[in-house]
Amino acid sequence: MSDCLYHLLCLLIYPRGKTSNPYGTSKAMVEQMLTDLCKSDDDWSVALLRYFNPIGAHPSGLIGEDPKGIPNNLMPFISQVAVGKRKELSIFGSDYPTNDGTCERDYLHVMDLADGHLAALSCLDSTGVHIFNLGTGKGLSVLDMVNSFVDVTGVEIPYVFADRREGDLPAFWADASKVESELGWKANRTLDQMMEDTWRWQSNNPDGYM
Ligand SMILES: O=c1ccn([C@@H]2O[C@H](COP(=O)(O)OP(=O)(O)O[C@H]3O[C@H](CO)[C@@H](O)[C@H](O)[C@H]3O)[C@@H](O)[C@H]2O)c(=O)[nH]1
Repeated sequence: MSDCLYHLLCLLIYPRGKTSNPYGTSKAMVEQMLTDLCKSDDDWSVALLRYFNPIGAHPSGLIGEDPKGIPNNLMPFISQVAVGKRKELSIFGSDYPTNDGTCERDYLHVMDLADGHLAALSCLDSTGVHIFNLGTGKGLSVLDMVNSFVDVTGVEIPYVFADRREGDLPAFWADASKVESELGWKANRTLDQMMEDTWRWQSNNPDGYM
């Protein structure tokens, strides 16, 4: 399916404010509340930053992701398999209508995300609601992520294909054109950097913040 057709279908199926799960609904509710706040009081300035899939860690290896219990998200699961805390990765679904059958997401480096917040401060000089997508604008599949991690770190990631996870969409990525043209922000860090920094953090801190 072409990017353009997929984008159009998503807009039709998921117009703004329509959500498919309670987590998404909670995000939409907060956006609505802040939008209403700005309508009710002209003095407010609000930036709504829509994160896509932040991964990676601080390049020092001192600050990183340390989920409690079994990780729900892909990247911490991969890195915990790599460090020997989990036996294998289960890839949720292999028959999606994507290039390799696994879901595609827009992964960006957490340090780019942090820079996005700094860039957004400038828009708060003008009142009202300012909405920006923070992503790279490019979708990568679950297998792309596994293969990239293995290439960069040299550590094998055993995986099995499992059933689809309820609520997952086949593919989505950011339209990041507005944030670039209005704030001059662009996600610059490479996928290799995301993998290197994730692995530096995880291998230096196998048990997280102990
Ligand atoms: O053990 C796993 C975990 C995830 N996935 C797949 O990997 C992709 C990415 O999943 P995940 O890392 O959980 O991210 P999303 O579900 O796309 O997004 C959630 O996680 C993001 C990163 O924290 C948040 O930004 C989003 O708001 C939140 O919805 C999806 O296709 C999952 O099915 C697997 O195959 N196996």
